[in-house]
Amino acid sequence: AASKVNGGSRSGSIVAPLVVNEEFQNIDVNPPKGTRDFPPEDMRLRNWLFNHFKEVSRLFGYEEVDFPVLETEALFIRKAGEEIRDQLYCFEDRGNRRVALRPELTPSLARLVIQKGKSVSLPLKWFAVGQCWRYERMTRGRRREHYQWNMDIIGVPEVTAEAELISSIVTFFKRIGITASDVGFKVSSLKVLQEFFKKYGVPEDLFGRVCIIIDKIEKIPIDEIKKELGFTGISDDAIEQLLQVFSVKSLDDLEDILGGVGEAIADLKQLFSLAEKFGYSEWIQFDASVVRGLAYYTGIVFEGFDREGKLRAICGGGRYDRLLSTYGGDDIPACGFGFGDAVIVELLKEKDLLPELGQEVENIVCALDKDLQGAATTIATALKDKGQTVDLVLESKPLKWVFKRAARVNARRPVLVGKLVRSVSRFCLQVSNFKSNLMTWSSSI
Ligand SMILES: Nc1ccc(Br)nc1
Repeated sequence: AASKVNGGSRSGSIVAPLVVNEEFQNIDVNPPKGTRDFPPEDMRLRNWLFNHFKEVSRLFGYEEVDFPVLETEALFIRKAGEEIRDQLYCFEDRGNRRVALRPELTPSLARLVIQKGKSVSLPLKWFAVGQCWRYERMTRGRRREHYQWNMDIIGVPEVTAEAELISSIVTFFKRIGITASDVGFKVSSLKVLQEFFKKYGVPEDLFGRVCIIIDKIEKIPIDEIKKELGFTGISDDAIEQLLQVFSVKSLDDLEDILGGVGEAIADLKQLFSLAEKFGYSEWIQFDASVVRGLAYYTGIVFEGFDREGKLRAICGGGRYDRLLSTYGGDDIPACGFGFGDAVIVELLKEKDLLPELGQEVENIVCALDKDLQGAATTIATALKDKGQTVDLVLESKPLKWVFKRAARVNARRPVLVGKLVRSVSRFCLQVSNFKSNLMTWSSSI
């Protein structure tokens, strides 16, 4: 059956037999665990959200890009022990290739920039909205897919790039009614860690691992953090100092601990100054504990959070100046962010800001007699040719049915195609029951 179904095994490899639903049986009509369907009412909210993502991106002059959901596994394998790797949705395809459903978009974007090489001129300002995956044991009942909005700037080493990215997210929040009293951004820089490593002689190659551990600082007990840091070989004294660095709450305290203004503090001071110019100072605060849990960040990092502390991070991003060179590309500076489609919806629900998005159609066209279906079709086509939306009733239905459907599809105007000879009084009585005060009555043609 297998060879018949998939045309026999090519190139001699053993092809796993496809599961063929030979006889009809009750299949599970729910989507696979951790995934979602988008029926019309959910698709309207998703389109509303994604349209805001895309309109803000275009407002800032960014170009849309996209990549395959399926990538080679190697694109996401980094040695730093990130959660994103532990949850990689990876498998071996029929060509024995190791592939993965992308857990994020940044590596694909980096791959495309390298592929484009000198054929593109820097800086690049790209955005994408794409589905990302993780494989988590469903015991935690969490989702395995979400859609992420990404904006990235490739080729700008200055902090002006990060400042613009945060501005674009603030613009998005304002468009959907979220204010600085609902949401803020915790901002820090991983150059703090670099300067600390230099000061305490910690080997550079521990950078990614230490970031991943520090990212858990608010999620697991501090003793566990110390233990995991101890496993990296960092001395106890350095660990104590390190935890002090990640607990400071102001740039001045940081300056004291690091013994002066290095690159990290200079970058952060510039970002806060630019925030004034962009007009979003009230949205951001320094928080040394932000490391974002991805090993490729190298500079400023930021994370959007809900001030009531009820939800997980809303979005996050930062500078990743080394990522392209780790893939064999040139050492091109880059920064970007990812913004998921789930937490923001929870926040909108919390703030009672979900939009009312009913179905809308301008016309419902119906033939009152079977032999007028052709006339109704001609009228419907004429309306569509003029750019009007039309729900054409495709079979002969009683008027009562038509008005019920008109109400359900929220039609603004019923267009009823009938013969003039029909008694007007009965007709008007039925029409007057319809809520809309707008209607056109087309005589038969
Ligand atoms: N990276 C990632 C992918 C999918 C989901 Br749901 N969450 C995070």
